[in-house]
Amino acid sequence: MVKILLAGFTGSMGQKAIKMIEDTPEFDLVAVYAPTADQSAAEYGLADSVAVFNDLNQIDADADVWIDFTIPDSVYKDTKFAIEHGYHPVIGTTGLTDDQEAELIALSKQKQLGGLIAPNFGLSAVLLMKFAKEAAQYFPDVEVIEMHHEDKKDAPSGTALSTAKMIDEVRPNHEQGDSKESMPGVRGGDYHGIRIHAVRLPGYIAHEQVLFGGAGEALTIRQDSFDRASFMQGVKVAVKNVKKLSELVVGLENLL
Ligand SMILES: NC(=O)C1=CN([C@@H]2O[C@H](COP(=O)(O)OP(=O)(O)OC[C@H]3O[C@@H](n4cnc5c(N)ncnc54)[C@H](O)[C@@H]3O)[C@@H](O)[C@H]2O)C=CC1
Ligand SMILES: O=C(O)C1=N[C@H](C(=O)O)C[C@H](O)C1
Repeated sequence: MVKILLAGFTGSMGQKAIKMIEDTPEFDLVAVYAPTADQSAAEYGLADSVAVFNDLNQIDADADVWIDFTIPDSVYKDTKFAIEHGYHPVIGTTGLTDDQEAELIALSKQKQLGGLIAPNFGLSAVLLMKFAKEAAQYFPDVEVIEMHHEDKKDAPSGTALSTAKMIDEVRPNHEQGDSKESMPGVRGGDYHGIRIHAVRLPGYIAHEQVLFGGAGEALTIRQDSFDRASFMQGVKVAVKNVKKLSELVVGLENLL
């Protein structure tokens, strides 16, 4: 049995995660956390045995794994708390800076605790990133367009940034177009010369396109997450296997 603490349980992803945990016989939800939580477990439709926390520093649950779907402003302190208290982190929340990520990895090594940060738990997105990295070796001219629901707090998405980082690892040094912007920002964000465009619209959930251009041809790789339930298979794999890791790693592909 894997005992789970879920941070961000009242949110869109938190609610899907509760269902996934309840539907998985070998998982046991022992505690939930959200700063706004002000009701009992039963009032949230949870078993009476589930401890409800609304203050990070009060958390003392007997859990093995900390699942985090909170907000970019809290993910660093949540993950640090999890590692310091011996909970294996499974982090879906986006927004960690490179420095924060490096610090958390160092802390996990020091504590010899396995954990996972996954910018995207969806198989289609994991494969998109893998294929984009492969294509970038042959098509160095590339731009990324990510499209999300209007409530998304961060831009670019963690997935788009991760895609750009993976492309940057293999893409030959390269200058790409030099249009002068007559409207600030119209060419999108710039990650080491890779342009990233973020769209926010009602009706969308999470989608990404990577566009490669070559002489007289183009390649477009696209993935669509139409339902947040699609992320849960990846979360399940992560929770089941995170203990096998010896430190905090980035990317679900490390466990597939
Ligand atoms: N890795 C992945 O596959 C996916 C990652 N995400 C990421 O997960 C995160 C959550 O997304 P949603 O559920 O859509 O957001 P949401 O806004 O629906 O839920 C956020 C949750 O965080 C809690 N929260 C608010 N302030 C907090 C604080 N200061 N400390 C701790 N918790 C706090 C809220 O009470 C709520 O429970 C986002 O960063 C999003 O980008 C979303 C989908 C898939
Ligand atoms: O906020 C979301 O919804 C999502 N966030 C993650 C990201 O920033 O990449 C994963 C997915 O795109 C959904």
